[in-house]
Amino acid sequence: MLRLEKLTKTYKTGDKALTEIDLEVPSGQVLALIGPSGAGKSTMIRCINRLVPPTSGAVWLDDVNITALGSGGLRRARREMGMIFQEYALVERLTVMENVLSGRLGFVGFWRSFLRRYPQSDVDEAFRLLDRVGLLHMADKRADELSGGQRQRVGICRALIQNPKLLLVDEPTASLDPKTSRQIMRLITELCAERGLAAIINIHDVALAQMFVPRVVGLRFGEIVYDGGPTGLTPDKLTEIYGEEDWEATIEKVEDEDAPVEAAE
Ligand SMILES: Nc1ncnc2c1ncn2[C@@H]1O[C@H](COP(=O)(O)OP(=O)(O)OP(=O)(O)O)[C@@H](O)[C@H]1O
Repeated sequence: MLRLEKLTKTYKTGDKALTEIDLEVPSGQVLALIGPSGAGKSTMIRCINRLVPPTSGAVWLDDVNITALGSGGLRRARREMGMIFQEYALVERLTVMENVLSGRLGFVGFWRSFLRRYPQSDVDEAFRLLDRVGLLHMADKRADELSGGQRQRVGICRALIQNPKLLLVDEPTASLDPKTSRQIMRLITELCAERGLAAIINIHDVALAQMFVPRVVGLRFGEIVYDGGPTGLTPDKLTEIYGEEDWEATIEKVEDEDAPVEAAE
């Protein structure tokens, strides 16, 4: 469904963020992208929907070469790719409902979007999504009244109301506490399973990735150095991805901390 072919990005500064990345993601598959700071994870996610223009190579979404599209084609292609951000990117002074509906802006005409008048079917779907993520009772609250976890749920609804084929998720839990992080990862992976949605989740926390996704891709210096299941991430592999660190201890520590909280949920 998604195919990256020799995807390369060199920034104007000369920083080589991605080097000839080849990757295929079948429809419905959720994968986590891990790697140390500066490995190229955010760049890869942003090159897929061309928020960052790739230097060379191609991104195919089904039979559409995203890298070759003009502005109209790109606008249409971006509807197929929902994005979820670390900092939620909500409009603070708008309500939860308005923020969710803003995910439909790429679909409604100019005047409707200018006046923020959405078709009833969009409003109904927004209510359904808010109900699904447990925020129905907050539909009329302003975004700036929400907790971090609630904001991210709104960000998830805003991406899903596009009805995308693919979710691009950039550090969804980086601003959240451990328990909320697990809830958000669970929600994202459950929603993907319910909707047959593929997702690429850039995530710092290896233990969290291992808990929730069937495939992990490890990046280092802009190249893929691991592509496999979560159990294949041995301390040796993690050291290869991240450099020298005692990964065994890190992972055990996280799992121990998790056990009682998980049971209490
Ligand atoms: N706008 C930019 N201009 C120049 N260089 C950039 C830019 N954005 C990223 N880079 C460089 O590209 C490389 C990859 O950065 P990127 O942010 O994709 O990595 P990352 O794996 O997402 O890191 P982190 O986990 O810290 O967010 C780094 O060397 C970074 O300094």
